[in-house]
Amino acid sequence: MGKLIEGEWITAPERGHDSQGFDDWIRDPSEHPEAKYVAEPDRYHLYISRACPWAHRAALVRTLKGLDDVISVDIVDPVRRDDGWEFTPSKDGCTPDSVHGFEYLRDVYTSADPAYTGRVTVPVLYDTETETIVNNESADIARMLDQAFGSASSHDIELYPEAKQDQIDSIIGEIHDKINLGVYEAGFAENQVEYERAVDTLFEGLERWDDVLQDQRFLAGDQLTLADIFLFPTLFRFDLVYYTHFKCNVQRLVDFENLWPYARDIYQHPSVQETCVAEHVKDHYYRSHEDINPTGFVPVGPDIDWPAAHDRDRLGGTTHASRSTPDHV
Ligand SMILES: N[C@@H](CCC(=O)N[C@@H](CS)C(=O)NCC(=O)O)C(=O)O
Repeated sequence: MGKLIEGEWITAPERGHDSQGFDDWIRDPSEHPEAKYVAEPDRYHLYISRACPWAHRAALVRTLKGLDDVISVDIVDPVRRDDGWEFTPSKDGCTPDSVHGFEYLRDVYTSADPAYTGRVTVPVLYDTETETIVNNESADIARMLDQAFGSASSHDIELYPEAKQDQIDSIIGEIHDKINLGVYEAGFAENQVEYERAVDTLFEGLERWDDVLQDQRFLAGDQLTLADIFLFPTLFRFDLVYYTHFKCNVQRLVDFENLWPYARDIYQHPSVQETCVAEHVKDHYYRSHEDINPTGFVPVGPDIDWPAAHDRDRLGGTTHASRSTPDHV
């Protein structure tokens, strides 16, 4: 693993989540025509990893909003070694850096800021017009893609509706600390006490939301929102890697009464499925963290029945309202 210090690449120990380097914001041109970054087609580009749960959020919002033809995307090699995220277009499901032709993601960071200091993380939202990184924080990118690109979006779906923003933010805060970060805190714990504390907190969080989902279809009520988009990437990876690799093995996702059908409900949305690449997830975790899995062997299983019927429609609500795929409304 590594990081940039004033533009120089140095190796550094692994961490689960890091501070933000770029924090600009893209605005809706009808509300802020004067803004430095306004939403428009063929201008912005996303760099993601299919393995990374934070990048998964950005990929989910992009496709759920129908922005696939508006914001282009490149996908890095799932395995991250000493040189950091790399572009290896010869690998299944990976792409070149189609904007610059760089070999490493760190080159995108230093092209945006030659003196950049910090980790080289995905997702990255890049502006091809000013040739810089707008933002590299998934929570910001997800909100921006939902809010600023309304007129460019081909799907009629709002994931962060104004009336529910406080509720959504508070759910996101809760699931971030206990669940999204919780799995990493268990996986990278430095002693037994720390590990057990992280696992307790994680399962407390999962059980709480499992209870809530007994009576309602989604975390914030009867509509899919950013809160669900922030939880789903962790659930998708749970039985694949967190249960084993990060030792979060109190219970599998498939053993939860409500969380499991809830996760399938979201997965079965056609836009969601295309963002879920189990091979990249397993390859990344089992082959990038040599301290946790020194052999680098990637487990064969598990075989997870994502297409199984979920029966969540009985609770009402909708996964989405989409103009372009009305069959799935
Ligand atoms: N600020 C970030 C953190 C994202 C993050 O930690 N991504 C990981 C992959 S899952 C990464 O790129 N790590 C590279 C590193 O830490 O060197 C976010 O967007 O939420």
